[in-house]
Amino acid sequence: MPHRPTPLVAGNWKMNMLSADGRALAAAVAAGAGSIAAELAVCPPAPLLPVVGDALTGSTVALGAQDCHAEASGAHTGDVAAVLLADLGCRYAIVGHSERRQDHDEGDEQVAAKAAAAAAAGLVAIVCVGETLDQYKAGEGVAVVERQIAGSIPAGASPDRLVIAYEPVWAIGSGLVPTNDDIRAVHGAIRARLAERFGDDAHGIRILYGGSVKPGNATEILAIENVDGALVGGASLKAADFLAIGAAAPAR
Ligand SMILES: O=C[C@H](O)COP(=O)(O)O
Repeated sequence: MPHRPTPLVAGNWKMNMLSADGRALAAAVAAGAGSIAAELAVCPPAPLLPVVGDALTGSTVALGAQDCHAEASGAHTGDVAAVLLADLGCRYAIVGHSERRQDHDEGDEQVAAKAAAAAAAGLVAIVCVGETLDQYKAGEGVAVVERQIAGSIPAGASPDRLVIAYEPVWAIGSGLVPTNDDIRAVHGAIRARLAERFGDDAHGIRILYGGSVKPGNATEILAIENVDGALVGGASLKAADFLAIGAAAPAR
């Protein structure tokens, strides 16, 4: 039986929260994290990283960013370098979220470059993949995800600087969730592709599920084979819901 990694439950706050709310939410998550076996992380909007990092001080909850630039520095107005995220105390950077792929036209090559920049800065990249509803209906989900995995993981990637998040685009914020069999099939395919690339080390790479994870469905989803945690959007904006999802992750 391969060693299973400690589950990671990461909250992606997306473009929500002002500073006072963010501080309060982070403090509430920090206060409740002690009894939870899974690793927890919160990913606020970039300007809130210092405030949230401050509220997390002394807790086990990790800080993460929602994106980073592929370059370490330079003339990139409005973008944020991975080295700055590390400097602000981040452990994680989400890259290739479907909202970035859609809103900013990011492709696999750019996502891979961002993941490489994150790793070079000492961060762990949470690389997001997932099919659209049309692709799902056409039965192309696994193939799409396999293509994204092949293109979005940088050459020479280190498995300990990598987390994968499978988020079907149609399940994000919709209340719709794939069947357990669907999730098992996609996560299994991701693990197999990772094993081709990383050998036995692939078993240590956490593969998160994301898309309408709530306290009510978390136990079932987090028990599926090759699901090593969750990337949570809407439900991460309420401390009690986020902590309940964290508590639903099996202890390993
Ligand atoms: O990054 C998080 C995902 O997009 C999931 O969002 P959601 O939990 O609101 O469906």
